[in-house]
Amino acid sequence: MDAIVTSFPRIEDETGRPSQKEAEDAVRVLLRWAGDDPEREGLIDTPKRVAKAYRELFSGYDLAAEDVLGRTFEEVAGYDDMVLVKDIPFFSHCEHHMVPIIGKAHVAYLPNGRVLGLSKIARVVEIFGRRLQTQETMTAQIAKSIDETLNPRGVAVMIEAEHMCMAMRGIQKQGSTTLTTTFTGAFKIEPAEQVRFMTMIRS
Ligand SMILES: Nc1nc2c(ncn2[C@@H]2O[C@H](COP(=O)(O)OP(=O)(O)OP(=O)(O)O)[C@@H](O)[C@H]2O)c(=O)[nH]1
Ligand SMILES: [Zn+2]
Repeated sequence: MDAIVTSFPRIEDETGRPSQKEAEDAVRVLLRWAGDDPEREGLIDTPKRVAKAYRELFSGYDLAAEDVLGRTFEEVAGYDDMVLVKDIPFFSHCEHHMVPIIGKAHVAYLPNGRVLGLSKIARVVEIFGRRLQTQETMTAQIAKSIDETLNPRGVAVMIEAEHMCMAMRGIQKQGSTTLTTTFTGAFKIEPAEQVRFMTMIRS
């Protein structure tokens, strides 16, 4: 899984970003591109709102999964069976059209002595979701980051999502769901572990 990039150079200061004004001007251009008038009353503050919303929707670029996953603990009375957090809702944006991907992630691992705080798994989904994505990349990034930081016996990730670029435009197929999976370690080499993961997701 070497080719999977899970982190970006972090922007420690604002030099790597366009200014607020540049971002707002770009939104004004897109408003004109859509056919509207950025100077009409209802749209006057829209560029400012969109710039602010982008910082929230794409806040995953400012965060590193390793920071979140760094805190693990081992006092779990020898528990070594599957830990599964399922139905983690997320919003992302496809990197092709920059429109929403809406879905759920299911993330499991087989502990190797240490466990993660459960909320950290959902935080990792947020970090990768709040970037421009393909579903395949996001699935692989979640698995890789947990695999590398926790060093468990295996990681399984499944994402189910609807892509608005397929629903609202282009082929216009509403309601289709795309499923992607990544398995590492025991989940990859033992089909029975994959079956158990699937069964627990669907139970
Ligand atoms: N594999 C993959 N494809 C995606 C994802 N999100 C969007 N796409 C697809 O990316 C493709 C981009 O195809 P292009 O032919 O370059 O772009 P397009 O002309 O806008 O394609 P249409 O959507 O078919 O109109 C489309 O087929 C999208 O459905 C994703 O997460 N994974
Ligand atoms: Zn798209």
